[in-house]
Amino acid sequence: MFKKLITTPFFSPNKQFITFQLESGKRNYFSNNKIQLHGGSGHRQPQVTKVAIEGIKNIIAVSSAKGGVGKSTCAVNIALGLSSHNLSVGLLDVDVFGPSIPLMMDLKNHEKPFTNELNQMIPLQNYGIKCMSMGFLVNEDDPIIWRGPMVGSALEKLLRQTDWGHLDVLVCDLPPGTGDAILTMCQRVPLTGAVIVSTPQDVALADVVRGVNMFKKVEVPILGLVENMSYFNCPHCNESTHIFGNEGAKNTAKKMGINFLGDVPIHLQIRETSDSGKPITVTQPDSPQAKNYKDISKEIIKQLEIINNDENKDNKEPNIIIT
Ligand SMILES: Nc1ncnc2c1ncn2[C@@H]1O[C@H](COP(=O)(O)OP(=O)(O)OP(=O)(O)O)[C@@H](O)[C@H]1O
Repeated sequence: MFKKLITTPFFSPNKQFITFQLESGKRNYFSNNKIQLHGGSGHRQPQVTKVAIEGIKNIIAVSSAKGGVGKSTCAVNIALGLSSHNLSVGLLDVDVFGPSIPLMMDLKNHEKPFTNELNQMIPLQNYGIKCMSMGFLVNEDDPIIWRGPMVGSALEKLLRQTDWGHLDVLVCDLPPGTGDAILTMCQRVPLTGAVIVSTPQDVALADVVRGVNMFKKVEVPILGLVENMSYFNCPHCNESTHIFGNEGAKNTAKKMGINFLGDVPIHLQIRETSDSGKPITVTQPDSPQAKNYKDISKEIIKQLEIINNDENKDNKEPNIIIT
């Protein structure tokens, strides 16, 4: 492994070009190398660093601009859905202020992660998924009171000082909104793509537009949109009711030119299994709800294949301009 320092004025077109290469086209080439981008002398802009993580093939962000739409539930069940398609999967809880993964993956009362001889944390594992979360490191009732830069460095540690081993996909459960943690992930981590989760009502969909535009701005490919709590199937008469509106996310995806990955109904057992750390995709794998998540995971795999094939095509000759 070698370390390469590329220095270029922050606002130069080449800087944008290199950033674009890192974000959209050259991950395979860089996967064994460390690349750092720094602002050139005489410019006051902060450095931008985007370093690949050895052993991890794809990193996807599961995001929602609005809180409480079921993003963590989707992240957990998508991770398990990907794993059910024979991929090796990790799950990183990026919500350092309100971690959900310890509860949802039934790792809440587990002892803290051990470290290996390289001082890397060994991720906790359940249902075949390697997990890391700030919730594993702090006591549940201790408040986490940090300023913005501390969030960034905590995240870097969770991500890079963890012994992930070989992973086909690392699923990152982002906090809601477009704050510090998300910016850190987009600017410093070579994300393969983002999955956006929304409910179908107008107030959530307005936030989807903001979220999609943010990922476009930081040039993170959008794998697609998941509509959560799409409808309720009455267990007595079997009638479907679109509690939050009908096909709102599907239409928004179409309007914004992004893929629609699938929908998930609002269902008592999704809530109960999720909140008790027994995710439906693993505890009731043959249920229709588990099928929803597995189908969404299959769509995500398709999108990852498209992105990775595009990258490999462009990747025959590494194309870096250094000024
Ligand atoms: N399809 C669903 N059917 C029923 N309940 C659901 C569904 N999806 C999520 N829930 C429940 O809704 C609640 C919120 O879900 P979750 O914590 O995943 O949302 P979030 O968007 O990650 O929230 P946050 O704003 O904390 O990031 C949880 O109790 C979860 O079990």
